[in-house]
Amino acid sequence: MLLAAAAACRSALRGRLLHTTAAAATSSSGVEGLQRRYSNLDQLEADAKHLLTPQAYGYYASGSDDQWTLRENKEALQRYRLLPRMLVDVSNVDTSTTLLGQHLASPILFAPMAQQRLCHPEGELAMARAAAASGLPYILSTMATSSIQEVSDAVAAPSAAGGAAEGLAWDPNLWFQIYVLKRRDVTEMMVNEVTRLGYKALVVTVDAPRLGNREADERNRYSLPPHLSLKNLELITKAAATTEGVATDGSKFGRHFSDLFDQQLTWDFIPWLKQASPLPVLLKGILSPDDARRAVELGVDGIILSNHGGRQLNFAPAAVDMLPSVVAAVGGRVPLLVDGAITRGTDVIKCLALGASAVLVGRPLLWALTLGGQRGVEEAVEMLRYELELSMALLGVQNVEQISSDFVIPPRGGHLDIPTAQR
Ligand SMILES: Cc1cc2nc3c(=O)[nH]c(=O)nc-3n(C[C@H](O)[C@H](O)[C@H](O)COP(=O)(O)O)c2cc1C
Ligand SMILES: CCCCC(=O)C(=O)O
Repeated sequence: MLLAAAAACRSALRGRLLHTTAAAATSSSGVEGLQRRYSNLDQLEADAKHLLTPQAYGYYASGSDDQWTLRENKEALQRYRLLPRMLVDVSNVDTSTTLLGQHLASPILFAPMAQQRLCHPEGELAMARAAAASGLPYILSTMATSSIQEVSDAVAAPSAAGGAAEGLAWDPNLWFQIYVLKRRDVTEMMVNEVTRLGYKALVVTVDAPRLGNREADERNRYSLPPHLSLKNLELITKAAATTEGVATDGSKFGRHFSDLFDQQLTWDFIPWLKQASPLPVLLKGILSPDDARRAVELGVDGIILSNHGGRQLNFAPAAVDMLPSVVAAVGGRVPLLVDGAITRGTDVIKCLALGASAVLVGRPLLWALTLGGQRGVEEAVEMLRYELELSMALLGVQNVEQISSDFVIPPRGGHLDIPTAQR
């Protein structure tokens, strides 16, 4: 009885707030801003959770197994200290940077995340517009609920409905994340499509030959609601990879995707991809210095250190802890990006000080999209950018290039003891 009442109440609340969310996505005024309701990105999750179905929240929030790595991502960042320098003129602090020849308003990218329409009717379209309005790259997932073409159209020009909030520049910069499918021809079609449509980089995710064990999804029998579909699989080939049968009986979610992915994928994919497209290629999900070295030797243009938000191999280390040894292995030959639990301006600074060129932010953007649609995401990004700017001023640096290892103190006992063969 009580449970039924609580569920009814939750569903009424969801209905009401989703209405507000839809309004936030299309109107630039009259909606109470995220920035007025929240002080930082860590506060968004609790309220977003109430607006989402338990299935959707579980899918977004969870890590694999007992979620040690998920927790470690946050804790690792907190172990580093920042050492400020004083009496520096910080009247003008510039958070902008250049990555692969592209201008970024700050060293932040939108992490690729599947199924963004689960939390907002405009899903990837709203998220990509928010990135364009913020001058940051948006990385579209292969497993998106909007197609490559739809996202490209959404950012083509700021419209009255979908444009940037006042004062924001419009600078679309789309990247595409590749899950290499068993059907290599389908992957090739996606690569051709994004190249044709002017996407600016390819991100190959290499840490997911199969999906990790997300226990919440099993418990919740998570499946994509029937009104949504994985548009890139659907559009590009009706005959090949079908999204039918995703998790109807029990969850089977992980197993279904594992069946689609090419589990035989090895390093020879990189030269294949390099000749298939002129776009820069980054590998996402690298953690070991050896793998990083090998990737560079094969000609990749960048590396994203990541444990996939603690959703793949549990007990994988936090990416930030692997930065120093990967920096040593790569020796500045390609830019290194990093992700995992980044919610604060000081988190961004720590990663940059340890040798990253930029960071990716994941879940906080989903919470912002849930709470406030496109504008909500723009505001969340601005909260993070402003924190970064303020923390740079307090650190005593005027621009991103000045952030170096001189400003970071590693945890007592130093960095992880990496196996000798890898160093
Ligand atoms: C709901 C969800 C879906 C994701 N989908 C993808 C994906 O399709 N491709 C990918 O490479 N990474 C995916 N990731 C991993 C993110 O890109 C990122 O590595 C991770 O979330 C770490 O960032 P965070 O701690 O800020 O969430 C996903 C993460 C989440 C939470
Ligand atoms: C839905 C396909 C997998 C997306 C993903 O990478 C994740 O859930 O972590």
